[in-house]
Amino acid sequence: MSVKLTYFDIRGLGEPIRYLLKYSGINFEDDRISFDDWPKLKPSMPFGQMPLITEGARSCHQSVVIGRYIAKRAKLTGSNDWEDLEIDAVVDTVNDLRQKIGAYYFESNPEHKERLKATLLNETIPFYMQRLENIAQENSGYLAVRKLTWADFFFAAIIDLMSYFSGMDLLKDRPYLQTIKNKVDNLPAIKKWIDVRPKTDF
Ligand SMILES: N[C@@H](CCC(=O)N[C@@H](CS)C(=O)NCC(=O)O)C(=O)O
Repeated sequence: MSVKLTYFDIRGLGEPIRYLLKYSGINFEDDRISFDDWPKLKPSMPFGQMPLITEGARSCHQSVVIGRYIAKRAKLTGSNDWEDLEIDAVVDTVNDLRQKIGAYYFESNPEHKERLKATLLNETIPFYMQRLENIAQENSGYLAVRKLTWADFFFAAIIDLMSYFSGMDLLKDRPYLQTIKNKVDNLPAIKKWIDVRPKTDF
């Protein structure tokens, strides 16, 4: 069955799904929409946003659930419901931080943005990143259940966007998280993808 991932021509929320599709060996069309074409397409999206996955005649939105769906096929989920809960909790936590960083990056009021920046850099980022680093250490170099799961893929694919939006290298002095990023990015299918994927800022 044909598979298509529709998203902007950026890594962003599409990249964790692209990583998982590549790792799974699922052939897919990497359908990239330009920002100029987006206003025309937006009304046709289920909730006016992307990414969207299309399989044959069916489509579905929401990046995290799409990632989980592909991860199940790639056997990158847990061995039981509790393990899945732990994996999902890490993914949602990384995504919470991504949203907080995004709220800062997209803030248009300069004074409010300065205030958000101070909280983000001095409190929010250290709070989340140190806890994630501890989790990676406790899980022997993985983000959950002491083995490679889609939480590691999600993290490795989205951390660049979080660093770019925050203006900080979020992996600096976080060796366990850096190791996860390296481990995922050096898997043969992912390494190959990184070599050929369109070069974008985030
Ligand atoms: N919760 C959704 C959020 C999707 C989302 O925020 N998409 C953004 C791009 S990253 C978008 O489509 N923005 C264009 C718009 O809202 O018009 C998901 O994870 O898929």
